[in-house]
Amino acid sequence: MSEKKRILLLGATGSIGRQTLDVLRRHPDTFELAGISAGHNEDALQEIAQEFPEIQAASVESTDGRPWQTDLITGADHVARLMDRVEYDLLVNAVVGFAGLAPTLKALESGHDVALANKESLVAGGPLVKKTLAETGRRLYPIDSEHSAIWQCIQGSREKDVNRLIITASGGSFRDRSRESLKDATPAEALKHPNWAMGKRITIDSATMVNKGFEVIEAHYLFDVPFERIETVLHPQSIVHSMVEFKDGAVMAQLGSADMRLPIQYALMMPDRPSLEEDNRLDMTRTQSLEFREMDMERFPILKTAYETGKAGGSAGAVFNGADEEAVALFLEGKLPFLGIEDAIRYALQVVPFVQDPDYEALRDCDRLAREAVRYGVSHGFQVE
Ligand SMILES: NC(=O)C1=CN([C@@H]2O[C@H](COP(=O)(O)OP(=O)(O)OC[C@H]3O[C@@H](n4cnc5c(N)ncnc54)[C@H](OP(=O)(O)O)[C@@H]3O)[C@@H](O)[C@H]2O)C=CC1
Ligand SMILES: CC(=O)[C@@H](O)[C@H](O)COP(=O)(O)O
Ligand SMILES: [Mn+2]
Repeated sequence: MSEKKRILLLGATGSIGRQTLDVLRRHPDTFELAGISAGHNEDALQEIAQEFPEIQAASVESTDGRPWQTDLITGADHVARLMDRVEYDLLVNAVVGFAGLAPTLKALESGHDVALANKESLVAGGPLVKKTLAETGRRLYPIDSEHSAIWQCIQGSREKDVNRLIITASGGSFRDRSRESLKDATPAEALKHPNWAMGKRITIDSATMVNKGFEVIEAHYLFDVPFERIETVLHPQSIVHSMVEFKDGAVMAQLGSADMRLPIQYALMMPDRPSLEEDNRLDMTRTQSLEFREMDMERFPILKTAYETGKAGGSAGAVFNGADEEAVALFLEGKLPFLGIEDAIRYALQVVPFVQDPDYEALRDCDRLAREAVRYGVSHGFQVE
């Protein structure tokens, strides 16, 4: 067995995937990149394969037939076959969307821990993932910055002493705009996140506040805290990545610059905290102010829907996510107005039948039905008869 920790990186060509590669480059004696996958970007995948010759296999949905020096797996179920082919110690799941749920479950079921960026695994499949964790005894290491912050804040403390989780929200691209002005918001405007450079889907989700709703649900499953004790607060600077309030009133916060390499490295290496780049450190003497504002549920009503969805459990999260995933894609194609994303989610939650204790196949059906509902709603209107 190799002495290095073998990493299987799914979504290697994306924003989190590339930053994960950067972390691996810094620790060549600790990690070996065992396998990589992408959705469609074969060019970028091949570049990575050339840089990391130790890779056992790579996978992408379709190929243009070029020669590969590494085993290349293609086709609809390429990720599952890659996971069967590669020998690895830790899965880093940086796939975007519902497509990330199956690999999370498959890794846990085959006895692997997962460093999880794919928040949709817990939003769409929270109850099933939790059950799988209990059955397999495996672990999830959060990569999402807020959950990494909470995880760092609770080190050395007891679960029973935690009173509240306080998740910070930047407010996204439109935090200073009225709801009225959002009627004509364009994809180009929505894609300008004030603090973070991320993939398109999560950037739009930050602008609608769906991302914060997702993070509330994610926190519930990661830290086993009831929704009533998970709060969100607007923090425009994205310096405090989240907080934990303990029963005695002490509040622990994790601060840092907006750089995902820190939470990625922490998920892969904790409790070790080796150096990251010096020039990217937070300089508190240059930090003008740290503001915190109450979350306005009228301005961001979808956050309330996310709490209701999380409390409903069952298949509700899969519908919420599937509808959002479809609606964001339609918005980016110019086929749905920005505020239509909220309408689409609410509509799908009303029309897709609820399943109390879904297995993976039931969740996949709900995801499909939610997408179909959104497409139907776009052409026929989002009114429920
Ligand atoms: N970016 C960030 O800073 C943060 C991201 N996250 C979460 O991390 C995850 C990844 O986000 P991000 O890196 O921004 O997303 P990107 O869109 O930048 O990257 C997504 C990756 O997933 C691959 N992919 C897309 N669809 C599929 C599919 N159906 N099957 C297999 N692979 C697929 C893409 O391949 P290809 O390149 O070929 O399209 C790409 O490698 C998301 O769940 C997001 O919410 C969480 C916190 C912060
Ligand atoms: C980097 C990260 O974790 C994102 O989820 C980020 O938190 C998005 O920021 P907001 O959703 O707060 O705008
Ligand atoms: Mn986040």
